[in-house]
Amino acid sequence: MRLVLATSNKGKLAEMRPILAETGFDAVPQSEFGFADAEETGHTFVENALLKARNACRHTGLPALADDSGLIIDALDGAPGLISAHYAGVHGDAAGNIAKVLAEMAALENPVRTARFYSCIVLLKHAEDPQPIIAEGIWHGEILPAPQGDGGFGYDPIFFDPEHGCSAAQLPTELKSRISHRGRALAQLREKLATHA
Ligand SMILES: O=c1nc[nH]c2c1ncn2[C@H]1C[C@H](O)[C@@H](COP(=O)(O)OP(=O)(O)OP(=O)(O)O)O1
Ligand SMILES: [Mg+2]
Repeated sequence: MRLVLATSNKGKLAEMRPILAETGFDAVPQSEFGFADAEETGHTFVENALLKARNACRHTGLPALADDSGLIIDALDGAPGLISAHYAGVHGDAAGNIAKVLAEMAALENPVRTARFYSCIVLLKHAEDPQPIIAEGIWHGEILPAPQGDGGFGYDPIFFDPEHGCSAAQLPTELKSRISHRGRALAQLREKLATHA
């Protein structure tokens, strides 16, 4: 099935396209259609994922899949959370976002370092689809005191994966997408599709 991958994030595209291809989807990045990104005005990840997918359906007439995700840090009461993409003010400023998180963690005395990435993925068959398929995934880890590695995107250099003993930015893309929040959400989506049909 041909669908629009409703994201402007190149890191997400690189992670999701191969997995979607395995699942039998010809996922075309929304940049190939040239419409504007949806405004992410939702109060929850699922609302924002729906807004992004619906925007893509409206502009293309095709089914669309969107991810809305973020980093949730326990010591910061869940920040950066929903505003992970522009925590430091500028959308997609990974270095600025990381610097802000590290400064806030450094201001705390002996903070717990636990955190998690969360991903909500929505698949809409068309803009008015009343029955979206919704999947989610969580990746538990810890916030490092300083960045490590230069792979991945976003907060990957400060997210430590206890299972592999390195940062998300030090994992090969293929491994990251197998264990990540987004990889898990995509696996759940695949299961739901298999039982839905
Ligand atoms: O695996 C990840 N590794 C590192 N950082 C991550 C990851 N997953 C989400 N994040 C952070 C950065 C991203 O910018 C934000 C999501 O914000 P979010 O609005 O869903 O994505 P976005 O604005 O970058 O692209 P788009 O909305 O076009 O899909 O959370
Ligand atoms: Mg966004």
